[in-house]
Amino acid sequence: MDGKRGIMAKKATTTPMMAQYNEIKAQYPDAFLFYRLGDFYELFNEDAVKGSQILELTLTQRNKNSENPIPMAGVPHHAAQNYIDILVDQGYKVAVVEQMENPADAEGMVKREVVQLVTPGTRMKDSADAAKENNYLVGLTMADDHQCFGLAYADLSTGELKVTRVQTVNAVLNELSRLETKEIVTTGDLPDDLNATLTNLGILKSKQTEFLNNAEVSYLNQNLSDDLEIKTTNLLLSYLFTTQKRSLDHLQIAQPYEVAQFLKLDRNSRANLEITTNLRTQKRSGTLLWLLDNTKTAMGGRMLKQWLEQPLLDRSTLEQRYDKIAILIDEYFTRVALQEKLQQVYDLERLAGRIAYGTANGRDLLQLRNSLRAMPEIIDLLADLDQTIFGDFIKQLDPVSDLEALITEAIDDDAPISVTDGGLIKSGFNQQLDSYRKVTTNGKQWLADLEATEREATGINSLKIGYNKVFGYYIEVTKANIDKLDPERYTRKQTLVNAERFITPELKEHEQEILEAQTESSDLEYRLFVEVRDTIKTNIARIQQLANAISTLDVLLSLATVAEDYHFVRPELTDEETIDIKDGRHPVVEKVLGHQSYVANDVTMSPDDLILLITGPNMSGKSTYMRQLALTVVMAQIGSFVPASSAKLPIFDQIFTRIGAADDLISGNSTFMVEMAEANTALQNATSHSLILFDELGRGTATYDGMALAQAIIEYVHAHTHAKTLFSTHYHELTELAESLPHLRNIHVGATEENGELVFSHKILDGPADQSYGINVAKLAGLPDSLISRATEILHGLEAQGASVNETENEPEHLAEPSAVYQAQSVAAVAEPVDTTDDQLDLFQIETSQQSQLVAEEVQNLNLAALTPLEAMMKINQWQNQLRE
Ligand SMILES: Nc1ncnc2c1ncn2[C@@H]1O[C@H](COP(=O)(O)OP(=O)(O)OP(=O)(O)O)[C@@H](O)[C@H]1O
Repeated sequence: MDGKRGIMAKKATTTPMMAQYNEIKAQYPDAFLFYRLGDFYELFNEDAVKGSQILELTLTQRNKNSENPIPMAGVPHHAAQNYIDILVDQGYKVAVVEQMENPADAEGMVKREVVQLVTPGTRMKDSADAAKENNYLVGLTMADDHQCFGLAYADLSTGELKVTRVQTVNAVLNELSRLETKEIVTTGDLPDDLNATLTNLGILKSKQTEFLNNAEVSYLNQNLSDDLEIKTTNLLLSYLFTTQKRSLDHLQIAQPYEVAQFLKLDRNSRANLEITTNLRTQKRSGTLLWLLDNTKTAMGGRMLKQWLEQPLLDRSTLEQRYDKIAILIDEYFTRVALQEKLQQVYDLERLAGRIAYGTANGRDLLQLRNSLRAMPEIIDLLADLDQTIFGDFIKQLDPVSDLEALITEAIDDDAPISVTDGGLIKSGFNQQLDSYRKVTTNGKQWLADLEATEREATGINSLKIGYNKVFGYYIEVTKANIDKLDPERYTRKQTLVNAERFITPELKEHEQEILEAQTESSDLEYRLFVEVRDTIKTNIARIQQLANAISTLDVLLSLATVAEDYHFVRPELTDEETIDIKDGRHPVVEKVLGHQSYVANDVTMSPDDLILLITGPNMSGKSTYMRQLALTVVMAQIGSFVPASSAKLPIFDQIFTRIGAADDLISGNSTFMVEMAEANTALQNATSHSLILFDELGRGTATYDGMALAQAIIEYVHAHTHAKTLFSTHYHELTELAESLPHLRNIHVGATEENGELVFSHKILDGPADQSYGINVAKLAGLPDSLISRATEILHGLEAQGASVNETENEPEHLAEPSAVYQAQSVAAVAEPVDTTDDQLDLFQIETSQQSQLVAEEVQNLNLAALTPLEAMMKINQWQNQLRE
């Protein structure tokens, strides 16, 4: 939206209300203004036009008959949150404008103000599916020399605040992707290419130029020493303070971190390995997080996700986590009891947020109290466990029992949602409140007595005493009985269809007393409630610390449960460059297939092994094997046990993957670009402590190009990168590399042909695969028999031709000699021109036409082994079209 394009009503016809609206709107040109008008929030002008489309509201007009009617659309105030959510979900901002005084008391225009700006990065969703997710707002600045970036992030609902320096645009994008960023705050000076990428990623950019330098900012920045980090945190906080317009006392002191403290997984690898998001569905289901998440609290769920997004490099922290998990696995009953207790614990982090924000109600405080009530028992249960392992942990667990006692004493167990209508504070907590309540209770009794006396005196059994906001208390008598009343005593106040309502002086006198006591009582209750809430607010850091300890416990219990359920083992971390995994499994595929059906496989790499070259038919399990290693590493480095019968692993610094996720037949070129870019990232950044997974690298281009690149990349890794690398391929020719590259070993996935049918063993075996079975897999996929026979025929023809070319023309071996210069060379570029008169190709009745020649060349160059059945079909289809032309 562009505020400048605002449809402004002509000055001459601008009412005072619209003038007020326009003035506020001018301050928030990029937000939808929800302007409170009685029981509605109204949208005007272009907000109304656009909002009515997005929110499916009826578009009406204000001042319909005037020269300049104003477009208008409204939503009822009680349903506003839903509408705000829809807009913010779509990346818009919403400024909520409230009436700041009671219209009845206002002189002239009711005063209105923006009370909150809701934006994608600052919204706090209460829905259940959002409970286990953080919502981060990111601040991004550039260093003066433009050489690096400052990146700070905060979750407004939990108060988490962290900051770091990042060196490259790519590293910035990785962090933004890790944080699932929806909105960033900048001063508007980001480089153009980054700006463009952010726009492409749909990340909202909010500009903040004013830097606040108040006591709160200094307090939150107290742990920072780096100027860029201070500036970035300051920018982020300035935006938060200006937009949220309320206490943010729950924000935690900014914690600096370094990206290099964690296992680096770039955004593609994170996505390819389906750690927290399923590639196909974009949901949690089918991910590693989904498998490992047996947490009982929402905050535990969020912490597990954070652990998975930032696996560690620090061995002693990992060993401490393994130690705890080992004990929790052994102590089954204590584990189950602890998990049961955790079910009673609410989201302490978000409760702390609401308390600081001033939006916590009586029920929130009761949730806090119930959570705190679980603590003594949790501590007792932990005290039963081995104290050499859990002793320190218990020391951090302050049960905050003083607040539990305060809430128990003050807050009524049946406290309502509203904080202004009474019923919040327990009797006995405050003497004054008790005396007001007595008057109210006595008053009510007096009214009941009066009703009885009146009935008796008048003889009207249906006479009743009622109350409404306009007339206060009244006596209601049906029309049929009116004659029985003494007109001197009763003053008529209201006439209904069947009844009349009266007051008496006596009734009015008591009414005042009762109503006053009631108002005083609920006012006092509100004040007492706020006092209790404020006392809790001064203890927010303690609640947050407790939340952190409980979340950690929850995650460890979850990992222990999953380790037991799925037969995981404690990994042994080693300083050697050795991988020795026995009976390793892909935990998610295993869960889906069942423990019995999954074929476990070893991964063995000595310090001498750099590259495992994996061959085997399509569908045999090459990708699964590679992913299983990566997931095992990630699990080990979050402190989890791993899916194997034993596992010895080094600590990896980075994982790079190029796994067939971006296979996209429609956009071959861009797929290949993605593939090469990912390969490049790995080659440029991997160290000898990294893990690289290349799945069928090179298959996105012409066979010879692809094979040449694959070979050159393998040679490069072997000579320069020294990272442990798993490379799967359908280029069988590459298996010959084992002869010239001493640190490369061939392995393959077993498969056999029985009665013409392909049987997968899914077992990893030494040495190269003997054949590719591509056509057998195509048969499995159900392609027509005639097509399969034809493909077999073509294959035999090509094989014969390949053999004759090699014999007669003395072509070089399939494989180029390992090159000293590790640059990809196109074998295709130096290949001999195709002899189009060759008998092998008369299947296409080659004429002189150019099309036929092109097709023939392609058939000749085609490596069937590198094609999926679908690709083969598409190729044939393409050739048919070319020949028909
Ligand atoms: N170890 C295993 N035990 C049991 N089933 C397995 C195993 N590994 C893989 N599978 C099954 O085989 C299917 C194919 O595996 P995967 O995608 O890893 O094959 P691939 O060799 O990489 O195939 P392609 O070359 O076509 O990409 C998996 O979806 C899984 O169902």
